[in-house]
Amino acid sequence: MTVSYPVKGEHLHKRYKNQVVLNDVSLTLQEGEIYGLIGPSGAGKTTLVRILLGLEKADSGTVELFEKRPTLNAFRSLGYMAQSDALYNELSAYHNLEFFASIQGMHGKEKKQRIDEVAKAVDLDKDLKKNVSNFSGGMKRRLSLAAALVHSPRLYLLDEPTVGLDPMIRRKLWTLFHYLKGKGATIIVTTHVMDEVAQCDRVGLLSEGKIIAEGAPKELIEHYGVSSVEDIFIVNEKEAAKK
Ligand SMILES: Nc1ncnc2c1ncn2[C@@H]1O[C@H](COP(=O)(O)OP(=O)(O)OP(=O)(O)O)[C@@H](O)[C@H]1O
Repeated sequence: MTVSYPVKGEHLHKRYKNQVVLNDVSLTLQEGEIYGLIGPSGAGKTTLVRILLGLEKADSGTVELFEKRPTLNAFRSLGYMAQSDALYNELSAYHNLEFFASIQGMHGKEKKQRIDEVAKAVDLDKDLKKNVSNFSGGMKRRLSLAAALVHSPRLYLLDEPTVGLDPMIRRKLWTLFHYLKGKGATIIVTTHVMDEVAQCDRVGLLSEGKIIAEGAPKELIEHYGVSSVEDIFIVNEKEAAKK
């Protein structure tokens, strides 16, 4: 069955005490696209991702995953990589991956094979026996990504997956994202890194809880007559100041 909309959020509002964090955000992801959610620190990206996942409740608005209200089953078809690594430091990298594979219902030979595959994909196959407490920050990020990949989900929500990674590894991970997309997966990725923006099929620019622009990076650059997507934030600020 073809699912046309893996993620649909409509008219999402969220406030924490007096602070409006999301102000009428709507966003629909097409199957098999890489969607970049970009915006300055505090713009509401993580909050939006957590609401789309059902980890946080919006004050109003609706979320659909695979055209249904989010359920535990829908959650199982997601690969979520949070901004802070949710790993067990006292366990080896292998046992961490084993834990995440087991809670996704994998076992036996299939589980072992898949752990080897994802470890290779993030370049950690030689480090599987090491305790995570001995990992660098970048290694932990890569292990978190491997944990999000292990059950071959159809939808990935990756919150700043490449923070703290060196350019070579970053490039490698983007090759992996494109590979997953080629297999039909849909990916939403938050990022601050502008050269990653160009790798997305579409981007949404989030500023002060609103999506101020959305589209293919090249089209946006043309439409706004700017030299980079980043400049659209500046154009937007100037226009807001005029009002
Ligand atoms: N649980 C919470 N309680 C109160 N305020 C919160 C909570 N979670 C987020 N916020 C506030 O909401 C705003 C948006 O936070 P969010 O983490 O969504 O931003 P972000 O765009 O992901 O930022 P960054 O790029 O720095 O990760 C921030 O001002 C933050 O302090």
